[in-house]
Amino acid sequence: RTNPAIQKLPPGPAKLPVIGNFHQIRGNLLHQSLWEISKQYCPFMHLKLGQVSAVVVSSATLARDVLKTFDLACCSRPHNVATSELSYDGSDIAFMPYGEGWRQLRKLCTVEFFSPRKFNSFMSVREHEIARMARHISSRISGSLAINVSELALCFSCNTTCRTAFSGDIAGDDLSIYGVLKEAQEMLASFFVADFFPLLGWVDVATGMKSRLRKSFLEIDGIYQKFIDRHLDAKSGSGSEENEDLLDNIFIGGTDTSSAVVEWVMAELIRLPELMKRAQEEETMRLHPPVPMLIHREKMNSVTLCGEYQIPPKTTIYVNAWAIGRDPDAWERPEVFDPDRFVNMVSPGVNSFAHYDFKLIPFGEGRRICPGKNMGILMAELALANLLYSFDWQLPQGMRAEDVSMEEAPGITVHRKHALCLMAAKSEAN
Ligand code: HEM
Repeated sequence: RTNPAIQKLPPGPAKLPVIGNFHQIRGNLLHQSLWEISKQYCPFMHLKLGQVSAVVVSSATLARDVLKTFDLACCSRPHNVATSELSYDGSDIAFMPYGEGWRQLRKLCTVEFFSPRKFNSFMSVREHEIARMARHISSRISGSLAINVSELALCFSCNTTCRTAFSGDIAGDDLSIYGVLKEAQEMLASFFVADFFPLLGWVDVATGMKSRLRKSFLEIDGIYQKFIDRHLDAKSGSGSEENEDLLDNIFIGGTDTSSAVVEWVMAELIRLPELMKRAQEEETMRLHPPVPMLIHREKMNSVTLCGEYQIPPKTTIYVNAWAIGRDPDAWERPEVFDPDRFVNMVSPGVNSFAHYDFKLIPFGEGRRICPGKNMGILMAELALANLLYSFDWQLPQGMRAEDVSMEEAPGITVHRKHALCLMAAKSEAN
């Protein structure tokens, strides 16, 4: 400690030598575990995870500090084993550290890929995928078969993203892509010893985690290669310089986030059928933000947060959006799924999240805010509107609302642990 004033860190649980606070992390759902610890200590706490110094933010006021007031100082990304392997050593937009390279890439994506003009030009893709989804449901209805809503939602958003991004229907005819995607998601949220104890990297080799990660990379890389080859073939065939798709590595970000929203909305609604017709995805994103801890950030410069704590550079920042959505200081009866709480607050729409003053941040905020926000919301809304308007949904025979498990599966995007299977009938309203 050279200067005690500079070293003043937020409070946190007592740390053990070497492992720090690892013994307090329970289970494999980090957002839930950190929420439990922060309830005992403080919504702004310091943890030592092996050799990593981390702060955890679990309140809207502090999230505003990190994501808005001190956004520039807090908007880099930490280096870690899984993100490096799966993103060509942090060279994609989501995992690249802040700097000129990221700024250029983000600008390019915003103008070329995520602009409303580009987005609108893919309306026919979305309509095609909605029609495909409806046909699948109708075929299950005629055979009186249950529908795996989780899989259906994933197919819809995966196909829509692939066709938008790569002008190709690879996902549609090659179902293995969903498995590859799921594994990559799981890898991104998995525990690698080397991230916290750099000298013990051999443990990840011994446990097989390193080779599992390598396999995941090779599989996903194979898919990218297929997309690229197809893209180049199409371009050379047409002789056109103009590529009308969004070819790049938006694959993981764009595919299963929207589908996670759809499956959680359907699960909440099937337990409260009287709310089925008043679906509002804001409420679902409050209780089940698809990316519950946003993407971890890293501090670049020393700043004072919460008025008194000096956080040194290189500290990892976890913003627990999941905990903020359940914070009793921010929400009345936070555990209750009550879409009506949003009815009179703001008019729904793609920018409505800004009105909740950091209490509802499923897309993050600041420089690193999700650039696919509008696309994600529209895909989820489109899928839900069609599922709820065209069909009536019920639980399979013998199953009660209280039997619907709401357990979460680990991953950077949190899906349901158990797939949601429901019975559909043609809506009487149609
Ligand atoms: C409901 C749907 C979605 C949700 C909830 C969501 C959520 C998020 C979150 C929380 C972040 C991290 C923000 C931060 O660090 O503060 C993020 C980043 C990102 N998302 Fe999304 N997302 C969704 C859909 C999409 C779609 C459809 C795409 C692309 C097609 C996409 C592409 C990205 C990219 C490229 C980043 C990294 C941005 C950067 O680091 O500069 N997302 N998203």
